[in-house]
Amino acid sequence: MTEPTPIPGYTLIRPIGRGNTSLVFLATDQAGQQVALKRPHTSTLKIQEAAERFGNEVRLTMKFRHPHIVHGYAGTPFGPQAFLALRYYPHGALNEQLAELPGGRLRVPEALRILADIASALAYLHHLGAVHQDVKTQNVYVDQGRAALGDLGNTYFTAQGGQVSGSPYYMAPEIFHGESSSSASDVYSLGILMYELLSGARPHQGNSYEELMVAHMTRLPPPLTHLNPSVDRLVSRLAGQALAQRPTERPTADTIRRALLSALGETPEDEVYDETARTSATMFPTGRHGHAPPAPSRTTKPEPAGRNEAKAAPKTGGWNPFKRKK
Ligand SMILES: Nc1ncnc2c1ncn2[C@@H]1O[C@H](COP(=O)(O)OP(=O)(O)OP(=O)(O)O)[C@@H](O)[C@H]1O
Repeated sequence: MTEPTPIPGYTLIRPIGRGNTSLVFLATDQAGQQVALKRPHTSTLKIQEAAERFGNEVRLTMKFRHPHIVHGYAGTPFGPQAFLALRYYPHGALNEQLAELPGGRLRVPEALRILADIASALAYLHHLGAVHQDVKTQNVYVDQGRAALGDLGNTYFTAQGGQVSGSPYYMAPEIFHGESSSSASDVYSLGILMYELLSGARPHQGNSYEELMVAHMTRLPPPLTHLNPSVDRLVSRLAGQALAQRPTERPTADTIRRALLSALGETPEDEVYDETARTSATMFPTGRHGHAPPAPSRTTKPEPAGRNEAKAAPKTGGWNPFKRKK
């Protein structure tokens, strides 16, 4: 692993992860606080679209403020000193934690809590008019039982347009069709996550992009209560509805959040949102306007549970998250 150029104010301790876009180090900041320091690969900086995705992640992570979105301390979106300093999660991403559990399965209350936190993060993004586009265990971080959604590289504001993207195990049928993503396609991915965490397995399996596409478009998984009888009936029903073929038939993330909290024996309250991110979103548009996104490109062999699953991002050169519409 080549040593990257130092970032003033941070001391690297050791590498802790590697994704398709970046290398992540455990580091300390000037106050001695541990952070996860994300640095784009040299190759990321050389490919315009990949560099823009990293820049998008930095800008949006610094903009959004929510207890269940991975907290960004500081960042530089572009250039050789590009970085993003994030809250450090000592146990890594949820897929890494699940891999170490006997049977790969959480206890139901733990799963409900994580799902409620992620539903809360999505309700916040959707309230601001943004879509995440990449909800999956690889992008969920958990510490002391509480979860946060990370990796905002593919997130965009729907009013401004953005590039369609997703991971084939979690992607909504309409994304396979080449349609735009929406809050409803995030809810579909949340539905997959509900099945995965509450039943111990993702509902759709496949050895290729095509097999997964057929599964998402034609198969309806059995109710969650059949796979795990201890799952609350309303949660099971909403998980099924989240996987509806038609986006309009899916519940909202907030409806799911409320049901998950009720299943935990809590009284769900209305969430109050910090609107600053919406305001600054107007100042920093994140994509082209009004274009239907092109169909996602294919990946031939998705990794079964790897953390670097191929994404269905199209190879187009035109998307610049920071350019205003002409
Ligand atoms: N905040 C964090 N705390 C602890 N570990 C982290 C954190 N962020 C990332 N990591 C580790 O680094 C790995 C790579 O991070 P990530 O998947 O976000 O990279 P990426 O290159 O942006 O992803 P992608 O492959 O989607 O482009 C993760 O799988 C995880 O092990």
